[in-house]
Amino acid sequence: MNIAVIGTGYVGLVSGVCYAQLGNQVVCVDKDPGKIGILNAGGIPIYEPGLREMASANRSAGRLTFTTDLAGAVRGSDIVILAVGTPPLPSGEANLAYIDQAACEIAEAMNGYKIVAVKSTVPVGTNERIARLIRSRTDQPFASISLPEFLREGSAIHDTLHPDRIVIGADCPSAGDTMVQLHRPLTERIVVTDIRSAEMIKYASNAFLATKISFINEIANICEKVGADVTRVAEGMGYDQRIGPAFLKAGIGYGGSCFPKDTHALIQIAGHVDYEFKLLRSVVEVNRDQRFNVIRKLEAIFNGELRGKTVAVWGLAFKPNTDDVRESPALEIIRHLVDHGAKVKAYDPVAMSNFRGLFGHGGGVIWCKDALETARGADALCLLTEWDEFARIDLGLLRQSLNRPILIDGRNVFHEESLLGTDFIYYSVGRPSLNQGAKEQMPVLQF
Ligand SMILES: NC(=O)c1ccc[n+]([C@@H]2O[C@H](COP(=O)([O-])OP(=O)(O)OC[C@H]3O[C@@H](n4cnc5c(N)ncnc54)[C@H](O)[C@@H]3O)[C@@H](O)[C@H]2O)c1
Ligand SMILES: O=c1ccn([C@@H]2O[C@H](COP(=O)(O)OP(=O)(O)O[C@H]3O[C@H](CO)[C@@H](O)[C@H](O)[C@H]3O)[C@@H](O)[C@H]2O)c(=O)[nH]1
Repeated sequence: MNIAVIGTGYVGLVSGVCYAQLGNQVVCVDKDPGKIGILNAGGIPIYEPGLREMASANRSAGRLTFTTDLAGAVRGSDIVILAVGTPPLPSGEANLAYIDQAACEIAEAMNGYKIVAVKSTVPVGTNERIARLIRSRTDQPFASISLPEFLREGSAIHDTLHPDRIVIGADCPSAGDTMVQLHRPLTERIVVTDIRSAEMIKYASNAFLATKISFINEIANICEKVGADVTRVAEGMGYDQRIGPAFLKAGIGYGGSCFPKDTHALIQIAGHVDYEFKLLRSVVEVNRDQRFNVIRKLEAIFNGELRGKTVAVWGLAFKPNTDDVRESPALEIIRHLVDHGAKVKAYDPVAMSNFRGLFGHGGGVIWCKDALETARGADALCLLTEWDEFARIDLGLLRQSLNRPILIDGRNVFHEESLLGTDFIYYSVGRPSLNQGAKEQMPVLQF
């Protein structure tokens, strides 16, 4: 099939490359000439393992091209897939300006029947709105499809080529059938439904996953106080098939371009129909607070005084294997430390420049080149993203680098056993401390 993908962010680029990998003829469009320039020069503007190689193979095979010419791409395609951003407005609602603009441009370029499929995450009713917009600008026939995307950053290619399910929202059965054919090579599990339900499936899925994370984080917070181990609790819960083991990793809370945005948007969607989504409000509130446990632990260690302390931070991306720092908990943690007079040394294997761009002022932060350099001379080390590189660190060298052996592991990367026999004072999330120093700082309830 001939496919135009509009928007080459994470979703557009990964799905464009994967549709080409399936043998389709794909043109990826972006209005940003810088991005298209990088792509046409064989580069990839995001960090995603395996994407460069797969893009390059498909370009060489003549199945994949990149352009800023939206009109030309639309004219040469049967299926147009919208994958532009829907970032949050200050109110929490999704900003649909990019969607609207792209829809108008598509309408003006149309030269015959097209399937217009929306992969961007959009509030219920948006596909109908897009259809009205297109209809108001062209007499050309088209069918609307809601095609929500469920890929995760860092494992985006695997998620796209081996999806748990494909969801297709269609009002027109023949367009629905075409989309089923397109995705059949990926999975048998294809849910074909009406457009509004498809739009809702996306928000409900993200909200549910976010709920699992906030739930386990609250359990972890209680575990810390009663001396239980949240990793064993999650394991014990996860074997129950009704619960499942996924998304029960306690930590510093979820970040990224999706969960924070989509939970807020769903609260707004409910609000518009006079429904207060109380559970989801609490999920968001728990998540906003969870990151501050790192600060609370530091404050307990330093008797409330962060001023003048040197704090090393490992990990700035919102999760490993991505350079995405949108809504990364590290942003607020580092801002708090700097604002309270701490000197911060920060490092991430791939997200440094994105983080610096978003963080803005560099005052109070020393940007380091590797993990050990970051730890050198620090009074405490906070691990905020679970990159493999940190898990594999030589603990002897780390100890030598630190001024004080205080390790706050926000992602439960280390095992207490590997630290026994060292003088590390180790704090993790929701796991009992075995070392005396940490036990004294964070006493658990005695029964
Ligand atoms: N990032 C993810 O992991 C993920 C996963 C599933 C769903 N989603 C959803 O997919 C959508 C896209 O997310 P993203 O992270 O890829 O977005 P992004 O903001 O990283 O990229 C969007 C791209 O669209 C381009 N664009 C905007 N208007 C355009 C136009 N009129 N013509 C051509 N290009 C245009 C922008 O220049 C940008 O490169 C969002 O709705 C998001 O919620 C994202
Ligand atoms: O047990 C867990 C799992 C995840 N996280 C955190 O949750 C956030 C999101 O992680 P993940 O879901 O792996 O990454 P995303 O790339 O944001 O993917 C989510 O958001 C996408 C955009 O909507 C969806 O397509 C995906 O299905 C959905 O998993 C990250 O900060 C993780 O650190 C935890 O704290 N504990």
